[in-house]
Amino acid sequence: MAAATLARRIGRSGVLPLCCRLPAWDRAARPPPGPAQPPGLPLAPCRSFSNNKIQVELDESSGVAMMKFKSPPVNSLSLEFLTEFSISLEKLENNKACRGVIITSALPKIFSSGLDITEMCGKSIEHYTEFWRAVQEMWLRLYGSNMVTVAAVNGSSPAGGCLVALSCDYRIMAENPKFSIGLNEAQLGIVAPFWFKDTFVNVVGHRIAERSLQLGSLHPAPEALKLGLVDELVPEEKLMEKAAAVMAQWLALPDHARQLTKTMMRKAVLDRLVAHREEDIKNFISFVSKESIQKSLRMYMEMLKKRKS
Ligand SMILES: CCC/C=C/C(=O)SCCNC(=O)CCNC(=O)[C@H](O)C(C)(C)COP(=O)([O-])OP(=O)([O-])OC[C@H]1O[C@@H](n2cnc3c(N)ncnc32)[C@H](O)[C@@H]1OP(=O)([O-])[O-]
Repeated sequence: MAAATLARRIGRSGVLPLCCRLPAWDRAARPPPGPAQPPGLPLAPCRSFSNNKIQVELDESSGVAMMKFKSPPVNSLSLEFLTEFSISLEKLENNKACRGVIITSALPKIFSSGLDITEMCGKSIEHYTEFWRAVQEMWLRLYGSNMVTVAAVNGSSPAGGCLVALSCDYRIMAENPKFSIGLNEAQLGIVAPFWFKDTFVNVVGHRIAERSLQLGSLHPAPEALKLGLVDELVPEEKLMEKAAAVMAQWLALPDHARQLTKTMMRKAVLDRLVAHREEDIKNFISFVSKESIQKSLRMYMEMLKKRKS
């Protein structure tokens, strides 16, 4: 489905960003997922839906959805990807059977390469507006989700990819030092917007965020753990098992208490973007339209291509 059509669908759905919606306090608090199903019983009901970029499987017996990014080569967050991502989150959020989602990548070595740089190069103002609104929408839905969100980071995760992980409730990363994570925007000559920064500060604290953002650092997995950017490292082959165990632990609590606590912790940051959404889009457009910024982005893309050859 074309990105513009998908974006219109979000618009038509009339669904307010989560932070403006009433929280799903009435979602039935169900008992924690039990042990694995004994052999011989019918398989747990499992619903799946997928689009061009993302595959989702919801196990209705445990209430846990598995969301896998599958947009080769690097799961870059294009307008189409972001729109599909928001729609997938909305579908899960509206499904009473879903209480938690594990987000991971179906591609080897890459969680997500962040915002698709080609969406920010040489495009019209209308395009920049639509793209940035989609970035905002994705973050508002994910950061403001009532579901338990666990990122199983199974590869590198720069910039917007790091934002996706930071927006979850818990981050588990594969313990491969070749995988790195961080908000490296400064290395591209661009600046992470205030709500990327706020999300980062809420996870690692002001000092670490300030240093890391100014230097545009990409932290190898062991360093990311030391900084608190991720919550734990596990061998790659144990990543999904660990994510499921963490999810079960979080789902053992009644939904309403956990959701109210999450809202209490995140509301101020979410409200800030909601209150300044249009201004933030204008800032993005005026920033990205600068010739110096366009030049930096083009040079960065060339560097990526040269490095490859
Ligand atoms: C205000 C704005 C805030 C901004 C936030 C952001 O997120 S800014 C984003 C900040 N993000 C970054 O700084 C991440 C930059 N990327 C990387 O560091 C590496 O690509 C990697 C580590 C993700 C994967 O390494 P690897 O050796 O496995 O793969 P590879 O390097 O060979 O790439 C394969 C192909 O993908 C292409 N492509 C890659 N990323 C992007 C992208 N974001 N977009 C578009 N295209 C991208 C790459 O050009 C190449 O294309 P080609 O030549 O085949 O036509």
